[in-house]
Amino acid sequence: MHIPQALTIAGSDSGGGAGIQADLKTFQELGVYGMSVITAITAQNTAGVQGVYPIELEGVVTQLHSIGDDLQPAAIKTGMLFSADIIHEVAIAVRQYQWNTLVIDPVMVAKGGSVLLQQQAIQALIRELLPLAAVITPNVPEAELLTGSTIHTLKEREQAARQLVQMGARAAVIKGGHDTSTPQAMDVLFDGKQFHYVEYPRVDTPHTHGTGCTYSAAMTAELAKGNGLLQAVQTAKAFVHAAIEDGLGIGSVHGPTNHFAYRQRRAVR
Ligand SMILES: Nc1ncnc2c1ncn2[C@@H]1O[C@H](COP(=O)(O)OP(=O)(O)O)[C@@H](O)[C@H]1O
Ligand SMILES: Cc1ncc(COP(=O)(O)O)c(N)n1
Repeated sequence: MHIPQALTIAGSDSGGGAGIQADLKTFQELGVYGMSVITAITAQNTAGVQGVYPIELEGVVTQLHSIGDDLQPAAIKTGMLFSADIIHEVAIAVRQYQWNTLVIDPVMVAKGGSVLLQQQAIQALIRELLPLAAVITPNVPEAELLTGSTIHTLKEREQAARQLVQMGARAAVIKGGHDTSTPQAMDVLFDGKQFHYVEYPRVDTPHTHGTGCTYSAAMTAELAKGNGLLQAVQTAKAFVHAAIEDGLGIGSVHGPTNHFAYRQRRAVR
């Protein structure tokens, strides 16, 4: 039996809603064997981030080699990378092991405002990792930092997606979760040739902890199965929308999404 395999390189979220935990749950739900390289431990819950503890560089490098020397992930995603040094080592491993199907979720700041990527690491992300990306999935504030442009309109989002491809990514998805001015949560995909618009109605909920991680992990899982990018983005959007809509009501503040929802809905159909 062939089981598609995927790797996440990201931070641990003790609360289980974002980071490595969200990624592995999403891989599993979509029928993909998940592996992880942990870059940092966060002490985190639905109220916020109480602490960030980066893994020492040698520990990250050894994990990368443990995977690359033995296992063959068909798709890889990055989430919280924290420092320029970690980004540098990840870029070396991606090239060494020819991890060509790379999804970059350029995680910078947690929803509560805690820093998950050091300021000086943004340039390393742009210079070293972005040119290796099959797709990069920033939200609007992240896209603004990466491109140096302000983004308000749809035209500006399209321009930012095009710019990220000019900067070396093979494709870019600019997410619309932060734009509460429209009733639709619309994401813009530029695949290097064309724009595609993937949208679902915005859900009025405070429980969106880990949406970006879950979305990019679902995309990675679908790419690991051999699906094309547009199909992977469409399935990921359906997965994250179900996860937001059927929120679990766990914790006291910004709860996690429901990683079971997509599979449970398909089972009852
Ligand atoms: N309230 C919401 N209702 C429906 N979809 C949402 C909502 N918030 C975010 N999304 C969707 O979830 C995915 C993750 O986006 P976003 O929350 O913007 O990422 P991030 O966690 O990086 O800020 C996107 O597809 C976005 O459109
Ligand atoms: C370890 C870790 N990684 C990523 C996020 C971003 O989460 P969100 O998807 O809610 O922006 C997080 N809060 N913690």
